[in-house]
Parts: sequence; C-alpha cells; structure tokens
Amino acid sequence: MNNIVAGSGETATLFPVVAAALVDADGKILLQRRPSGKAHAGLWEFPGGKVEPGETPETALVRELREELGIAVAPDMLEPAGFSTEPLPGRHLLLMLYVVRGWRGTPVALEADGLVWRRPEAMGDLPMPPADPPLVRQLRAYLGDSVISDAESASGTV
Ligand SMILES: Nc1nc2c([nH]c(=O)n2[C@H]2C[C@H](O)[C@@H](COP(=O)(O)OP(=O)(O)OP(=O)(O)O)O2)c(=O)[nH]1
Repeated sequence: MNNIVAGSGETATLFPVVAAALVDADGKILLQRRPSGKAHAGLWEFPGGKVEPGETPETALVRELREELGIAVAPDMLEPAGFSTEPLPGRHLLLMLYVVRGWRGTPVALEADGLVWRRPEAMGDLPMPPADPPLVRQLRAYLGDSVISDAESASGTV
C-alpha cells in the first residue's frame, strides 16, 4: 500500500499531509511558524499535518486544526484547492491544500512558534518550505486575484 514507482524506477512511500488556508473577512490567510526541533524549523507554513493511518484527509485536517489552533471546523467547510508533491529522503510528500472560510473559535498558536495573517500575494517575503510556493500560486488562482493579475497584465508580465 502507498508504494509508488518514482521516476528513477525506485519505489517511494507516499507521505500524505493535509494543510489549510484559513481565509478571514479581509481575504487574509493564516500561516504559522514551524517550531524548532521539527523539519523546516522557522519556516512559515499552512496549518495542518500528517494523515494518520485510518484517517481520511478531511478527518485528519479537522483534527490538526483542533490540535494546532484550537478551532472547530466542520468537514463540509473544507474546499479542496490545490496540491504539491516533493521527493523527501525515503518517501514522497503529497501535500493537499484546502480553503477554509468558516470555523468556530479564535486560532491560537498551540504548537507553532507564531501566527501571521497575510494576503496570498504578500506571502513572498516569508520563507516557506519548498513544497509551498506552488500551493500559494494555486491558492491565488483559486481565490481569484484580480487586483494583482490586472497590475501584472498592465506591466506585461502575464
Ligand atoms: N502542515 C504543513 N506541513 C507542510 C507544509 N509544507 C511542507 O513541506 N510540509 C511538510 C513538513 C513536514 O514534513 C510535513 C508535516 O509534518 P508535521 O511533522 O508538521 O506533521 P504533524 O503536525 O502531524 O507533526 P507531528 O508532531 O505528528 O510530527 O509536511 C505546510 O505548508 N503545512
């Protein structure tokens, strides 16, 4: 189970991770800072974590958001919005991003080193793990980024 054939012909174990883009009333997204002692310590990430054996991605994300932020999210509030993959030593990360526009409670950093709310187009100055920039691009497209894309079109960069 979960063994995939990598491009080189070797096999790798799939490592499923779920993450959430919590969107506030101003269109800002919550990022958290990974604590010391974990991989990618000090980098900013979308809250979430590993899908444990026996969990669905949605069950895992509801659990992670409760454990990491102390908020309650109904599974039907999770909108699949993008994914990213990255080879890791001995396994292959599959990072699935959901947009969340409603929850109960106020997010608190129960496990992270800090929280910040940022619009997706302003995330570029925050260091993130290598699998995350594709997620940010997909998130911008998913949420619709008319102001920035108009500006980029006008300047000829799109
Ligand atoms: N939550 C999250 N994980 C990410 C992101 N980007 C990224 O590469 N990852 C990677 C880092 C880790 O290898 C993996 C998540 O593992 P984790 O250790 O944080 O998971 P967890 O919360 O279940 O942690 P644990 O305490 O059970 O070890 O996914 C992201 O934006 N959000």
